Amino acid sequence: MNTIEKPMEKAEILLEALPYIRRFYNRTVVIKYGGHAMVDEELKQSFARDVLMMKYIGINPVVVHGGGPQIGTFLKKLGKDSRFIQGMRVTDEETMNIVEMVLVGMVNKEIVGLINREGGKAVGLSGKDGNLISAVKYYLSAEKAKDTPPEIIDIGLVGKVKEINTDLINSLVRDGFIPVIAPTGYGENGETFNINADLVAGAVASALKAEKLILLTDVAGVLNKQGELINTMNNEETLGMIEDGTIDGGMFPKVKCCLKSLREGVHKAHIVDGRQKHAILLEMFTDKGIGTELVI
Ligand SMILES: Nc1ncnc2c1ncn2[C@@H]1O[C@H](COP(=O)(O)OP(=O)(O)O)[C@@H](O)[C@H]1O
Ligand SMILES: CC(=O)N[C@@H](CCC(=O)OP(=O)(O)O)C(=O)O
Repeated sequence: MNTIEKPMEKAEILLEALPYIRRFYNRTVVIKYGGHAMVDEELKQSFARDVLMMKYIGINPVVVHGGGPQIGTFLKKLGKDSRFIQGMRVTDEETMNIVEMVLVGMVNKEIVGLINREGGKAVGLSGKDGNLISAVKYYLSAEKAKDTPPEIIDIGLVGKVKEINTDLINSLVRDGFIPVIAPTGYGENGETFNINADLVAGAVASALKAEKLILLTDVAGVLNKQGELINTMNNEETLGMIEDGTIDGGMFPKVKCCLKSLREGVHKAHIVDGRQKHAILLEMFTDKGIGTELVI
């Protein structure tokens, strides 16, 4: 090891971050923390530190979390299978109770605890708290034969976001808190809806006119046909990859909600490997980044 170079390298790394720190100062960054990146203790701690680091340098992080695998494990213990259609969990009333218990009672409180143990002031919220997320029932549609109307599929108590109460988030942020949001919503007839966490993160980012939306997932980012990581992609390129089937499965709702939030005023969206320690810092504060950046 060269003893002169090492401290210089450290200084250069810090300096590389400076333009980004300046650009993002006092801006909002919405981070979706997915269920797959939550299984490893070290990863959880590195996530909490990244969020806190952002807060301390003057960025306003807002966390939206998933918990699909955790819900699946709990359902299994109770002898219930998970069933997904087009990436959405089929949610009957009994499943909804378990979804709420796992997301709001367990996963949310765990993330709040992790951030607070690192010295932050995280506040956990479900979509019902302070009327944060109003939702309406989400019906899926499936194309049938040509020239016939698409089939409408009822998947139970699954919702899509109608409105986000940004006043509540903004007042928490103003007072130095880090909002940690569980993806459930309330309906106008008192129902509780299960909402895909990517969709909630996209809606929160749009409503807050966030600087960035960062989706942490369990792959390196968006991959091309050859399986190579794409660093940056624009609207047309993304739509082309959906059209030719390169993007499908769980990546499809992710890129769709990224494009929607970009159209609605979010500056940049990122899909990043949540299995990589300090993924958020590496994506935000280095020139190269580590995942896929989407722009329009
Ligand atoms: N072009 C693509 N690039 C990367 N992943 C893709 C692509 N097309 C489909 N996928 C799938 O999308 C998955 C990510 O979505 P998902 O499993 O729902 O993530 P999460 O649980 O983190 O929300 C990947 O594991 C991969 O199987
Ligand atoms: C409707 C629907 O599918 N809701 C999701 C909510 C959690 C989620 O989205 O978690 P991940 O981001 O970890 O997958 C579910 O029940 O699994």
